[in-house]
Amino acid sequence: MADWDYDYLIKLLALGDSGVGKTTFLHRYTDNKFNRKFTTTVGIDFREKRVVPQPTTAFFRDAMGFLLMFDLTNQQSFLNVRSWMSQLQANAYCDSPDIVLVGTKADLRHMKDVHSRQARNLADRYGIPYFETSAVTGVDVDQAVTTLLDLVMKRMEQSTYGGRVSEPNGSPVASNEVEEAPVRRRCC
Ligand SMILES: Nc1nc2c(ncn2[C@@H]2O[C@H](COP(=O)(O)OP(=O)(O)OP(=O)(O)O)[C@@H](O)[C@H]2O)c(=O)[nH]1
Repeated sequence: MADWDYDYLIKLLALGDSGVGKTTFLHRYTDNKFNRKFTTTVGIDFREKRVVPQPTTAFFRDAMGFLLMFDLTNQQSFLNVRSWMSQLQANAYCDSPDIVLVGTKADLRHMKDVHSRQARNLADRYGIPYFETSAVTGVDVDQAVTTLLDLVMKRMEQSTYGGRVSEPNGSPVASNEVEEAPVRRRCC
């Protein structure tokens, strides 16, 4: 990525319960692949990292957009979205950060445990977009990320960032992985 020519480097943070499919989702987005083996290995790696106490507000501070994720086959992971949202709001770069709510594993229809309406209602209450995605089929993975990138870029273009992000105001929290999405824009 170092020799890429880009105008913006946008850092996104995927957060949500363990096992909702964050790594797999990001892998699908970046490489357009569903890679079960790679995902399992990384998942273990990240779980190991989490038991080591370390300040993690940097993840929130540096992220410019958030993919707030839950597993459509796991009601508890959906209920926990509220708590992830509180942590995010307490630690993000500003009071109303750019967020997209993402339901994962939409391919597992027979195991669906969260009603689409439930999730849409929650997203409406937060005033954020909602997507039901699958890393297996790829459905709406790109759309979810693109929507978030558009929100972040609009904010940047309105100079809300003023060239830098503000400092966080909360305490350290557990986080997941940060993904960097380079955005190429040619000058006119
Ligand atoms: N059927 C199906 N399985 C998925 C999908 N996304 C992820 N999985 C599976 O769900 C499991 C967990 O996925 P991960 O990407 O490791 O989840 P994670 O949120 O990164 O987990 P942690 O690293 O523990 O935080 C893996 O077995 C994946 O293969 C999906 O869209 N459909």
